[in-house]
Amino acid sequence: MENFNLKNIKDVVDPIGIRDEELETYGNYMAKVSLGILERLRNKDDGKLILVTSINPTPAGEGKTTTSIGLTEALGSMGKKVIVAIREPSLGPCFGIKGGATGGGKATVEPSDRINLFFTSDFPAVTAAHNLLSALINNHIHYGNDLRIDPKKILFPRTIDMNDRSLREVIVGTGGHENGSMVEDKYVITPASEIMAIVGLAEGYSDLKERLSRILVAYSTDNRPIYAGDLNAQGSMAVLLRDAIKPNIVQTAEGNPAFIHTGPFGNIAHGTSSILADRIALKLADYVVTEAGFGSELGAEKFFNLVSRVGKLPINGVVLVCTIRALKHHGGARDYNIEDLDALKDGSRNLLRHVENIRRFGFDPVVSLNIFASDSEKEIKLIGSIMDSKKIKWARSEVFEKGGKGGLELASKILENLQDHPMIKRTYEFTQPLQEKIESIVTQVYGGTSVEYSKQAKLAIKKIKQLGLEGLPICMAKNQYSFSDDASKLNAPENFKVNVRDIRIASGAGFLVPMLGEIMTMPGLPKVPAANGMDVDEKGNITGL
Ligand SMILES: Nc1ncnc2c1ncn2[C@@H]1O[C@H](COP(=O)(O)OP(=O)(O)O)[C@@H](O)[C@H]1O
Ligand SMILES: O=COP(=O)(O)O
Ligand SMILES: [Mg+2]
Repeated sequence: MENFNLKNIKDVVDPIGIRDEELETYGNYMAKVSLGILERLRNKDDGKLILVTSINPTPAGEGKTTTSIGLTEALGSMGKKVIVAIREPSLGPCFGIKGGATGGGKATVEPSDRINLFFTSDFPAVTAAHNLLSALINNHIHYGNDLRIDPKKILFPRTIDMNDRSLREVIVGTGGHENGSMVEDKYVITPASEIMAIVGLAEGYSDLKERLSRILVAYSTDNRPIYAGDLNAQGSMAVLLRDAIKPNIVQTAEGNPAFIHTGPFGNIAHGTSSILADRIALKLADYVVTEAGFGSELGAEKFFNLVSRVGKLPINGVVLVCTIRALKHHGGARDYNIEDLDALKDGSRNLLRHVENIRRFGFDPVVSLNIFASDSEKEIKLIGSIMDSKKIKWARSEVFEKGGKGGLELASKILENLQDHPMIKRTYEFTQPLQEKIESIVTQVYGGTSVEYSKQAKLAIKKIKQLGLEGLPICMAKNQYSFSDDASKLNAPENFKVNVRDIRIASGAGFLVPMLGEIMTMPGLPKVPAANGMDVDEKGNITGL
């Protein structure tokens, strides 16, 4: 449906200097930016990067995307040249618990219905490239298996962009030899696909193919590692990803430019938009607002230790989104709509732990108190006095209700607080021993006391060392509700151990994935999925998305 409140995308990108020949439009309101722009702008100075993170969220989410967009609107209204860079929504949460990922209220990116559904087909492309590799693995086994792949040691799962618990563990190849080998298999949700991470971290087409060829897909019957390159799969996969690697550009509700590209979750993957989107945005704007998924111990930890180092991205300021409802949740409140000063005070320990974390990385965060209609003035006053007493910089944010106007205080405070040349204190060096890197994150970022490794995890460590991959960075897979690996341990848990169940090797993406506790890579739908409330009318208008 044409949305007549929006500018034509060419009128959005013209002021930031994207040329017609660098823009591939998808209708009037969406476009992809060709990678050649980076070559043209290579000598331009970077703008400043503002990272948006949050406290541990409730299942509904606490407003990082909404705040990232609202802060962009506020900076834009102050005459700043600003771009927001966020991730593409996954159909899983869209039709599951959270709903779409295009912000909310008056702080949205548009056209939100198209962005939340198939957008410019990046998710379908990643899903297809991923499943093409699965098909090529099984086809190789079916026709002679020259590489002697052991069907029982295929590591590479299948993927689909949907929450479906019945696909977590499956049997494929039933029905006789003609249907391939009958083996146990599994599906991960597309945001957890290694291909998604590769597209998000790739620097261009040759790097994309190099990473794709490095994907560890299986072991042979004599235990040799088999990579996607051994199947010569990288070229055909790159064909499917030819357009998906180009960042998408749309607009915010108030007409500011918005890059939306790739969609790795923050709990089971690296959790931020693509390096290419951030790099292009940094060449085009004075300020780039980008979001890291879930709480600071997940998305922000990975941005500080993995993404910004691998992607050579600057970080100049940090916004920590906090809501009264989430803090009351951490303080044991059952109903967020009822004023509960005791629960709020107790739950504020979660906020203080996140502030400590950001300070340990070398930044003094500006807390954005994302105001909900259910918040009472007494609660706002209480949490404000707690932050004042701890000398925490904070601002009320009402961007959901008012758009950019509701974020002016936040924008001013983050501008005052930017660092030109910050001394970023990383949690570990890539060259440290693997277990030391994991233990550094657990003790310094999560507040845990120690790490236990299952038998499977110890075997994985041995394999990683044999393959010479110990020097890769760490991408923790952990629940988003708790600092610990136990989702029920809310607030600021202490004296807890973390259990590493397994360590997945993402040699294509270039990181190692310790699986902590019960985290799963294929979520399930809730009892009452958001899907139940969706519809489309006779004119094609969507409701409930
Ligand atoms: N201040 C607010 N009042 C009401 N709803 C809000 C507010 N801020 C965010 N939301 C809603 O909460 C949900 C999660 O917001 P989102 O920005 O996606 O959070 P996150 O990125 O941290 O997961 C969305 O449905 C959004 O519309
Ligand atoms: O990966 C999670 O992202 P959000 O925290 O924005 O839901
Ligand atoms: Mg978000």
